[in-house]
Parts: sequence; C-alpha cells; structure tokens
Amino acid sequence: MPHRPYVIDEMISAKAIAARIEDLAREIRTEFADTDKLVVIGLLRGSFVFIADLVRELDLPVEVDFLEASSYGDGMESSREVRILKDLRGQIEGRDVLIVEDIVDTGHTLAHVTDYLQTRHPARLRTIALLDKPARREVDFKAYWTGFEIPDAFVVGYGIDFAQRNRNLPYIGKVRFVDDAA
Ligand SMILES: O=P(O)(O)OC[C@H]1O[C@H](OP(=O)(O)OP(=O)(O)O)[C@H](O)[C@@H]1O
Ligand code: HPA
Ligand SMILES: [Mg+2]
Repeated sequence: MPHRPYVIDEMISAKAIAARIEDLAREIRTEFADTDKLVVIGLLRGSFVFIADLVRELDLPVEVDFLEASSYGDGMESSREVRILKDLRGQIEGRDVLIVEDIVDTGHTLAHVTDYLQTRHPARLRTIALLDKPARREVDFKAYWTGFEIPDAFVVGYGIDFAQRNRNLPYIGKVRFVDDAA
C-alpha cells in the first residue's frame, strides 16, 4: 500500500548519538568489567547500526550474536504479537548477556525477547535501547540503559525504518506527513 507523502525532520543528530554512545559504553564497561566474554545480542533488524557503533566503543572482550524479532510489518502500529524469525547461533546459559535494541515503544518486543532469553538461564542479562518512547507503553518494561527518551512521534533513521525505508539515515528523524496540519 503506498504511503502518504512525508518528510523527515531531524530529532537527534549523528553527533549527539555518538556522544551518548560514548557515555553508555563507559557505564557498560564498568558493569561488565569482570566478565570473561560478554555476549552482545542485537535485535534485527532495527538495532544493526546501534550495535555496530556500540561494540566499537566497548573495549571489552565480546561475542556478537543476533536474534530477529518483528512485530510491526510495514505500518506504524505494533501487531502486539512478537515473532522470533531468527534465533541466536550461540549458547547463553551461564553467560553475561547484553541485549541491544533500537527503540522501546509499546514495550512488547523487548519484554518478550527478554522473557524468551531468560528461559536459557544467562548469568546476568542487561538490556539497552537507544530510544525510549514512554508515552506509548503498553507493557510495564524499561530497558536497563536508555540513550534518549523521546516524545510520541514515529521516528526513522540510524537503523529504524518506516516500511523498510530510511534505515540508512545517519540521524534519528521524525516522520511528518505533508498533508497533516502543522
Ligand atoms: O516496543 P515495540 O512497540 O514492540 O516496538 C519496538 C520494536 O519495533 C521495531 O521493530 P520491528 O518489529 O518494526 O522490526 P525491525 O526491527 O525489523 O524493523 C523496533 O526495531 C523495535 O524492535
Ligand atoms: O517510532 C518508530 N518508528 C519505526 N519503527 C518503530 N517501531 C516501534 N516504534 C517505531
Ligand atoms: Mg526491531
């Protein structure tokens, strides 16, 4: 279905994202300073840019794995049904784990994935989300670390899509439909 024409207004610059990631990496290094090899898990597809920048700031022994979860399809509304489309390759039992997510919106995706991975009995499991949109929360969930709290707007860029587009923008922008009143 074709979408109404829209423009993207910058909300968080690439520079601000990079600076925030440096801060977050410092906190993560402190938390996992005594960990042998941290398993950093990116949730596909939205987290692929964030995890790439984050692990390069970590300066810790890490193993990188991915899990694909999807609930939005091409629209702006969560289906509330989180499907695991691709599972991890490695084992996490007894390991320290960091789940990396791009955005917590209704909370269904990260809450579901956290429960799902807890059943494998990791030693320590932490979550990090670049963005948090608390106004839209439907389940009681908060990531352990959050990059930025944002208002109730549909955002794209830095890995995040609208109908599979705009993931390659280097910044976070807000979608604005041109036929909406200002
Ligand atoms: O808190 P929620 O309301 O569950 O929304 C957040 C999730 O929605 C998006 O993923 P999506 O299902 O669109 O898949 P994608 O990561 O492949 O883009 C986003 O990347 C998060 O994973
Ligand atoms: O604001 C958003 N933008 C794109 N995808 C999303 N999935 C949950 N929230 C969003
Ligand atoms: Mg996602």
